[in-house]
Amino acid sequence: MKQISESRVLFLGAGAMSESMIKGLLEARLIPAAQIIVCNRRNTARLQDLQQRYAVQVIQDKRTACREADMIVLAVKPFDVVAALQEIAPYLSAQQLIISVAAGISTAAIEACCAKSIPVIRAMPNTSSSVQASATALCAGRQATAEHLDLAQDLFAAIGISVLVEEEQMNAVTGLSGTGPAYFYYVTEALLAAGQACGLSAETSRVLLVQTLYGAARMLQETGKDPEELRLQVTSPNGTTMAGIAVLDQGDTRLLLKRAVQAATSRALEMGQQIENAFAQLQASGRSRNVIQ
Ligand SMILES: NC(=O)C1=CN([C@@H]2O[C@H](COP(=O)(O)OP(=O)(O)OC[C@H]3O[C@@H](n4cnc5c(N)ncnc54)[C@H](O)[C@@H]3O)[C@@H](O)[C@H]2O)C=CC1
Ligand SMILES: O=C(O)[C@@H]1CCC=N1
Repeated sequence: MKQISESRVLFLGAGAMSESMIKGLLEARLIPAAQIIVCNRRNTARLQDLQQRYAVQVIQDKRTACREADMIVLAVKPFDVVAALQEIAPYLSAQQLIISVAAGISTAAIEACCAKSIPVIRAMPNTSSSVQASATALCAGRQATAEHLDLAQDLFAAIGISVLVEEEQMNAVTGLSGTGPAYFYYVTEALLAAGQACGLSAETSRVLLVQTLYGAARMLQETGKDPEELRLQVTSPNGTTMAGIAVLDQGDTRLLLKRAVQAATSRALEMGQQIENAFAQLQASGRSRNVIQ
């Protein structure tokens, strides 16, 4: 396969995740805009908007788009994966690489939908790709080689950090770091309201909170210390932090967060199973020739 900087990358699906990745890749200058192709289901206004803002190529004809691509980033909603893959399957070849970011969908399911032997990498980035700060986990399908994994890692390294995991762990990654930005935004929304309830303006609360979040992340990253140790450094005996954390403990916030990640992980598993069942029914009705193993 070509080096990543020479590859032509097709984004199938022009939604939030594709835009986050495209913006991050262009800002990282990993791939020139002319080598990025974007395809959508039917929203041409959205494609024009992406073309104007990022100077990427937009090609609505799937046959042409696929033939042009070395790598295909599958970024449609999980429930659109089967239809999207069946549409492009005739134009795919084993020389291409599919990188799927779809939550819950196994590499085996993608391979089966493609109806041919094709390398597949399953990835779970997050929307912080947009500012080159994604936390991405990757695993390889049966046809993907070490070279394919290296290519995918090169791609995701440009827009954040990436780690390799076993495929069995991908749903948990989805519940933790794929969904993760939303947990921090949720907490930030609540703290913003809290700052205002305590008499600060919305603007002052936002400036202070964003920097506090950024600073805490940098402390975790740069000191390598346990979060507990860093929390204890903030906590003076009988001081303000103790008073605040006591309220969080009374509400069993840790248990709620654990349940949130478990619910998101279970939902990823459930979506994957629903899609595999739907595909199996299609196959049984003779509308598909493949079997999910
Ligand atoms: N939004 C997020 O934070 C993350 C999303 N993901 C995954 O990324 C995928 C996309 O998610 P979003 O971008 O949030 O969804 P979205 O709904 O914003 O975008 C999906 C796009 O796919 C297009 N589409 C649907 N069927 C198509 C087809 N047959 N051919 C071409 N395009 C088609 C839709 O028109 C839409 O523009 C999902 O599978 C999701 O699980 C993964 C990590 C994080
Ligand atoms: O909410 C979702 O299903 C997607 C997958 C990970 C983050 N957002």
